[in-house]
Amino acid sequence: MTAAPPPVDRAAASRAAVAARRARAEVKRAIASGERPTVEVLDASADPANAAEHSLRVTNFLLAIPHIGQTKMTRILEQLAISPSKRLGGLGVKQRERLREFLVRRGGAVAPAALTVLAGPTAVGKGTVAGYVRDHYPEVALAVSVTTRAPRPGEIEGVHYHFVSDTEFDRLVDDDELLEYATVHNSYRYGTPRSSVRAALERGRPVLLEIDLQGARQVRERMPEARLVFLAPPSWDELVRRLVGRGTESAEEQARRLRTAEVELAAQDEFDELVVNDTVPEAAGRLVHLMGLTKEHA
Ligand SMILES: Nc1ncnc2c1ncn2[C@@H]1O[C@H](COP(=O)(O)OP(=O)(O)OP(=O)(O)O)[C@@H](O)[C@H]1O
Ligand SMILES: Nc1nc2c(ncn2[C@@H]2O[C@H](COP(=O)(O)O)[C@@H](O)[C@H]2O)c(=O)[nH]1
Repeated sequence: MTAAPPPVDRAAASRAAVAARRARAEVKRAIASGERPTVEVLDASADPANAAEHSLRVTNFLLAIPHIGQTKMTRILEQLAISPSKRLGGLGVKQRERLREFLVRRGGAVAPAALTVLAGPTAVGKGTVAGYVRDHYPEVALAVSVTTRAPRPGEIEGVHYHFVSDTEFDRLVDDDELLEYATVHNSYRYGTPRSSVRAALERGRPVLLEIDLQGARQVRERMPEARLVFLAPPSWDELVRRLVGRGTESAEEQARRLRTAEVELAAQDEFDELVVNDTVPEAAGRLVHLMGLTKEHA
């Protein structure tokens, strides 16, 4: 004879759900007001007397932290070897310690990243923000890409790009001299020379790559320790304004790029961090902060 299932204590379940919602809201509220309460919430959750924290699902806890979406949350839990079904109160000692270390790394001084990739949709301002970093944060080594497109007025060989022929680009690919490369916007080829990235890293300089989404994915595969930062527009309308306002593409090309931008925006969950490009100095400040540099963002 099968044993009857234990009776469901609906009142207790409902109390736990309310407590979990409260704890999740508290994590969100505190982060929004500039506090860093995640470690405190985790520590409090070890004591069953703190019912809200104790019963909070680890998934909901992570999702309450800005810029952690479903994909990233799943990856974090895999890395920390924590089952998504766990509640904070039910974590083992080692799991709690691993989660604590993760929160400290993320919430306090950001751990320095040797290699950071900045990507995002067309016309969001990647080039502008990267240029601001080059001009205001000389400690950052901004990798100079190779490209098969011709220089625009004002662009300097070796500063903005290395301008190369198709034949030379083929040779770089054949000799495996590029860390990543892609044909961008269906037109020209762009790539990051391995040697310059390696040389800067060996000198201990934090390296920034400003590249497209295809390149960012290749870097993630080849150097999983790289930090991927997605630059997002404040709104879709503003993205369109920037693309049209730049005036460097035909109406047809603008429409094509906007179709690609929709796909690129949907990929932001693949990234470790998100920076909204509201103003250039602020976005650049947040970016270098995420690179673990000492200059605090505004
Ligand atoms: N924070 C900002 N506020 C207003 N305008 C901006 C901002 N950032 C960049 N822009 C403007 O938006 C336009 C697009 O910027 P930029 O060329 O840097 O974009 P991008 O992401 O590098 O584009 P693409 O991928 O197409 O090369 C430019 O005219 C630039 O001056
Ligand atoms: N995959 C790579 N993409 C790159 C690289 N360098 C630049 N880019 C991207 O190309 C477009 C167009 O740049 P533009 O200067 O011609 O306007 C832009 O999205 C850049 O991010 C690279 O080395 N690899």
